[in-house]
Amino acid sequence: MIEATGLTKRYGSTVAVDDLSFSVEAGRVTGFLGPNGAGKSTTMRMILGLDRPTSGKVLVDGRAYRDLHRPLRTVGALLDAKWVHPNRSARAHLQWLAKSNGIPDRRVDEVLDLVGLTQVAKRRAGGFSLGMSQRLGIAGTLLGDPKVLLFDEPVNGLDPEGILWIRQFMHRLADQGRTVFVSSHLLSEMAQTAQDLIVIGKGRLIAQTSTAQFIKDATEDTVKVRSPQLDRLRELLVAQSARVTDSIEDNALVVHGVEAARIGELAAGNGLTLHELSPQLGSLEEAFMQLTRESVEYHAHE
Ligand SMILES: Nc1ncnc2c1ncn2[C@@H]1O[C@H](COP(=O)(O)OP(=O)(O)OP(=O)(O)O)[C@@H](O)[C@H]1O
Repeated sequence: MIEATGLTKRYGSTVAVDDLSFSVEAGRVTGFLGPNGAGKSTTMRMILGLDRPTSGKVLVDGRAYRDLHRPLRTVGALLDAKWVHPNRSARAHLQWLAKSNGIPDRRVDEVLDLVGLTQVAKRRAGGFSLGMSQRLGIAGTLLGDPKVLLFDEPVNGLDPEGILWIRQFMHRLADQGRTVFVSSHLLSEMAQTAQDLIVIGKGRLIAQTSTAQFIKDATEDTVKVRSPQLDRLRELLVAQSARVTDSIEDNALVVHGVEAARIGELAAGNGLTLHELSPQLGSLEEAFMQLTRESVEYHAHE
């Protein structure tokens, strides 16, 4: 578990993180979202003791990072996958990390196996593809078998297969009861990966909730209807006080504020044919844009 209380970081007159309180639960994948400059990296650095809070605190499993005796055994973090000595082999890189935390050598082979790098363990890490580098980085985070894991933009630049592998791996780590905290810009990916979200803007907390609830709260559910008798259907819906807008598709309408079942009954009751009746769920993108609109540092000129 990670717990931040009143966490604040100022750089001169810039308030990067502003009185932030949240908790990241064990056994779940929690996404960390916010527009550019929102303070995500600064928060992650404070969790890892790389930056000191101006005020407030953040605890990992009840203790500040700097009070952890062998930090890799409590928290594993991947901030930059290319952070390896290019001429070292994957195994040598992990052996060096393990040694610095008093972790036995045999664990190196275990984690190489966990991330599927056993075959290439002797190859120079500098020659690895981005996907392999991410796997090596993740192997490093697992060396101390930590209960808490932090990943900063782990799927950036990966191909679909690499993204899928990381998503499934994170779910597996959470299923083992670990705390998994992931920042990402890829919202559609986060919607599939994170069960919970912590969303910040301008250093402040915007939302801490489940992903499903976040989308539900910020977006409106609508229903798409296609029918060869669209005008008649539109009249009936408007008579029921529904708000109806045109769909970008031909012969289709978007209905706001009426459930799909009610629309189906209305059509059947009036002898109208429907070719489609599909509830449209809001997306994490829409919800994110809606809730962070006020806290984007720089808007593009429209
Ligand atoms: N070392 C520093 N010195 C001065 N200002 C800083 C420093 N680090 C971060 N900031 C500022 O603090 C704010 C938060 O930055 P941070 O990098 O934490 O945001 P972020 O959410 O990680 O952004 P991004 O998504 O772009 O990586 C920004 O306004 C940034 O310019």
